[in-house]
Amino acid sequence: MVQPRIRRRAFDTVSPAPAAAPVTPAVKLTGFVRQFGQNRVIDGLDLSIAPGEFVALLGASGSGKTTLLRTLAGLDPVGDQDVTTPSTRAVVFQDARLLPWKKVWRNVALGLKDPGFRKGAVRARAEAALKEVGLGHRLDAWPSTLSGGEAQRTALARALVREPGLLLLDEPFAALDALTRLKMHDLVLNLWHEHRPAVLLVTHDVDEAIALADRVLVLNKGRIAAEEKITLERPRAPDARFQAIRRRLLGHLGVEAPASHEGALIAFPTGEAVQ
Ligand SMILES: Nc1ncnc2c1ncn2[C@@H]1O[C@H](COP(=O)(O)OP(=O)(O)OP(=O)(O)O)[C@@H](O)[C@H]1O
Repeated sequence: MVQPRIRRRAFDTVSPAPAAAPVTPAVKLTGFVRQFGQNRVIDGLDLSIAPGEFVALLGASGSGKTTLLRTLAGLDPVGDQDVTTPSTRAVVFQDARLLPWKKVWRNVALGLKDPGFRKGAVRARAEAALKEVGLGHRLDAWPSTLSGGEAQRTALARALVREPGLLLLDEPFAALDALTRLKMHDLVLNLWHEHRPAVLLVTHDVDEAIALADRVLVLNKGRIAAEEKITLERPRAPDARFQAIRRRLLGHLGVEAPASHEGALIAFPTGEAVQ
């Protein structure tokens, strides 16, 4: 019997290491355009966000941050352009947007997609989400009795109860006082660790972006003009490495660092010093 001849190509003799499986992005836009009349706000933007990645978006006022966020939330038409996002998305805006005539738990229940749940099950899920944001004791409160921070916590619970693959945060802490904002940062990071959605946080606050995100993007003229990967371990102290990233991002935004930061002599742990 004639044995079949096995022909080997030269490169078959050395097996290549198996390539790591490519991660399918949670969010993908390629050459995305959004135009209002003659105003081309988003102009050929490329964006990819990995599942579970926390991305912050900075940009001057009017640079198109909210327009981009609304696109990813599915709130704006995209025509025949390809916009890849997870099927379940949730948005938290600067104002909590609670319905004043519904109790807190019912506001949270609005986030649930499936209206077919029995009332008891809906309340139980709303309660679990409210407990996660530290409001397990305010289920039956009216929104008008909540503080600003509590209202935003409720809005976060309403978003989380959906178990979103993508959480979109449009300056959610901007209206809060500094101390409440810091507490909200901790809360958001804890919730992100627990649920691991991809996050896109729109903010004007460079420090907030560096404190929270895996990657900070700068939007300018309708495109991603710069990006910084933040590999600092969390929780992030405003140390020399933080300040260096801050200076670079402010530079990308065309802003000079304020004197209080710029003037300080910052020592690296190695003893190296930067002005
Ligand atoms: N529905 C709309 N119709 C017409 N123009 C719009 C509409 N929405 C946004 N724009 C315009 O698009 C541009 C970008 O607006 P957008 O709100 O996305 O900016 P932004 O970066 O979020 O600004 P800010 O930081 O001030 O919130 C602005 O010039 C705005 O006037």
